Amino acid sequence: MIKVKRIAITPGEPAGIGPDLVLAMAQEDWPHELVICASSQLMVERAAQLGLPLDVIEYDPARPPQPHKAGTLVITDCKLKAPVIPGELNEQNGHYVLDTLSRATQGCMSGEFAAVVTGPVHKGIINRAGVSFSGHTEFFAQQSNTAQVVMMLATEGLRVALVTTHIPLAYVSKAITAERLQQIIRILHADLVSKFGIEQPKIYVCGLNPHAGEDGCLGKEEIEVITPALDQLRQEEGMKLFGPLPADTIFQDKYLADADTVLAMYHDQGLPVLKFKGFGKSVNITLGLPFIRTSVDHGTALELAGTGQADTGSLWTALSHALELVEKQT
Ligand SMILES: NC(=O)c1ccc[n+]([C@@H]2O[C@H](COP(=O)([O-])OP(=O)(O)OC[C@H]3O[C@@H](n4cnc5c(N)ncnc54)[C@H](O)[C@@H]3O)[C@@H](O)[C@H]2O)c1
Ligand SMILES: N[C@H](C(=O)O)[C@H](O)COP(=O)(O)O
Repeated sequence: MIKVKRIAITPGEPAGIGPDLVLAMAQEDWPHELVICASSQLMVERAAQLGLPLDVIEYDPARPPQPHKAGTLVITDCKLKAPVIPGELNEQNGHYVLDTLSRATQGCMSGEFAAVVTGPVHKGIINRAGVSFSGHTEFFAQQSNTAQVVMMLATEGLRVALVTTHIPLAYVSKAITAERLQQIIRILHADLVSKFGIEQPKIYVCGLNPHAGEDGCLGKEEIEVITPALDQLRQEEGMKLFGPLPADTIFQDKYLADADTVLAMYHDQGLPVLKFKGFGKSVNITLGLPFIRTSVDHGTALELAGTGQADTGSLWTALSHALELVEKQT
């Protein structure tokens, strides 16, 4: 018999597909309690719009956790700031989205929740609401006082982790310091061992420049920063690191058959490949946090909100993956 835990779920942007996907997940049984950090009113309205049955249960932390029962939704209510029209962003609800994330973080930090699974947020509308916000990854790191975390996306047969996340391309080169690279690799290595059970992880590292700099003719970051940082980790910490290899040819079977993960230098170097392989069936995992956090691989898809046409594959993958990690921990 497994011990039933509580898993927080944040549906994300209220005008997007997040609420729809959470409601779809709620239509099946799950072995742990799903606690939705969201507006009850929003979830009831969206369920009616989608024609999905829904029995809302007000979250009571004093009640022992129960496995999730199909057709129900345990909700810890977060109040909307303005009415929601599916597909129409409203900056008045920017703070509502952050309230849901803060509620989940607080519960994860206190041990009330064993993990958090996040639906998609709209970064732009939160900024328009007056809060500087670049993504969940950075938000959870900051809220939990974690100096460095790692974004990793995974799909069947491929994991891709990133050295830099949501920053303009113009800042990437400067952000790739030996110190940052080594911190990222240490977190990645440690979590591949502890969370994924890989004894001696093999990490294949992309170069930054075309052809990994072509001996310095096409950029010097590989010679001056990346190679020395990798050499030091190989020599002093015995890590199995390969590269820096040219990013345009690293994603081939010859390397991927051996790699436990590919480490890309920036968001759009690694994620297009991962999403080409597994969009809709991938999970986004934040490594290095003091709690388990998984997420979908897609955004708010505003045009699909309230239509019932959004694909549930990635939220299902994210939730299943969080449950696996939670069960491994116990
Ligand atoms: N996890 C997250 O919070 C997350 C992830 C990625 C993007 N975003 C944010 O989402 C917003 C919109 O971003 P975007 O337009 O680049 O990406 P998007 O993923 O919302 O949409 C890209 C395309 O994929 C389709 N799509 C996305 N999810 C789908 C699903 N579940 N089922 C069927 N089709 C789906 C959309 O219809 C669209 O054609 C941005 O603010 C972005 O920052 C959030
Ligand atoms: N980089 C993610 C992706 O492309 O799927 C996405 O923007 C979400 O990131 P956060 O989990 O940090 O919000």
